[in-house]
Amino acid sequence: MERRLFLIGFMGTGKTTIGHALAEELQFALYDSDREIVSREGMEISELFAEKGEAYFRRKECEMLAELSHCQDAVITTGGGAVLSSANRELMSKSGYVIALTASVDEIAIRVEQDRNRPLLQSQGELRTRIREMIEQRKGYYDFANLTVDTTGRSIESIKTEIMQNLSSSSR
Ligand SMILES: Nc1ncnc2c1ncn2[C@@H]1O[C@H](COP(=O)(O)OP(=O)(O)OP(=O)(O)O)[C@@H](O)[C@H]1O
Ligand SMILES: O=C(O)C1=C[C@@H](O)[C@@H](O)[C@H](O)C1
Ligand SMILES: [Mg+2]
Repeated sequence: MERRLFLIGFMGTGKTTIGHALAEELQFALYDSDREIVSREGMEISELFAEKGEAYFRRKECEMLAELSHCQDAVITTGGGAVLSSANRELMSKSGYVIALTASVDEIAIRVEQDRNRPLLQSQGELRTRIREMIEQRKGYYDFANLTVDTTGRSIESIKTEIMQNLSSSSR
């Protein structure tokens, strides 16, 4: 079985949550790209965006993924926008098994509503409209995954089980 898993997907699809469950089940290390950047830069993502700009954050995200793609026996959860870079997409494809998580607009809105640390969802305007627009802009970017799992209305246990079944039947 593949020894390095990448979780990709739009904000709030559950990458961090499911990554944690998978790492526990597989006894793999867990690395969250967003969290690693925050710890290295000593600033929250929203502060990084506000003070250094999105382009700076994207550069750090590329560097972080390049570093994390050397980790063995690891679940690597990525930021929602990591897939916008073709270099990041190629890196993930060649160095691991890529799992995309999806969820409906309504479910994403409910999940992210409480959390004010997602700068790209903080613009003025209705949250669901903003999410819908961003998902539309990012159409196709998550399609390179080896496996895509819809998480809408599903328990963490059931999502984890589906992924584990696919991993064990995968020849990679
Ligand atoms: N299957 C699920 N059912 C219900 N709630 C969930 C599910 N998965 C995640 N959540 C909740 O949704 C919120 C967002 O989840 P999480 O932080 O794992 O998403 P993410 O994909 O890592 O988001 P981001 O890209 O912003 O880092 C959390 O509060 C989490 O507890
Ligand atoms: O979808 C995005 O572009 C982002 C998702 C988050 O995980 C963070 O990486 C950041 O807020 C940007
Ligand atoms: Mg996350």
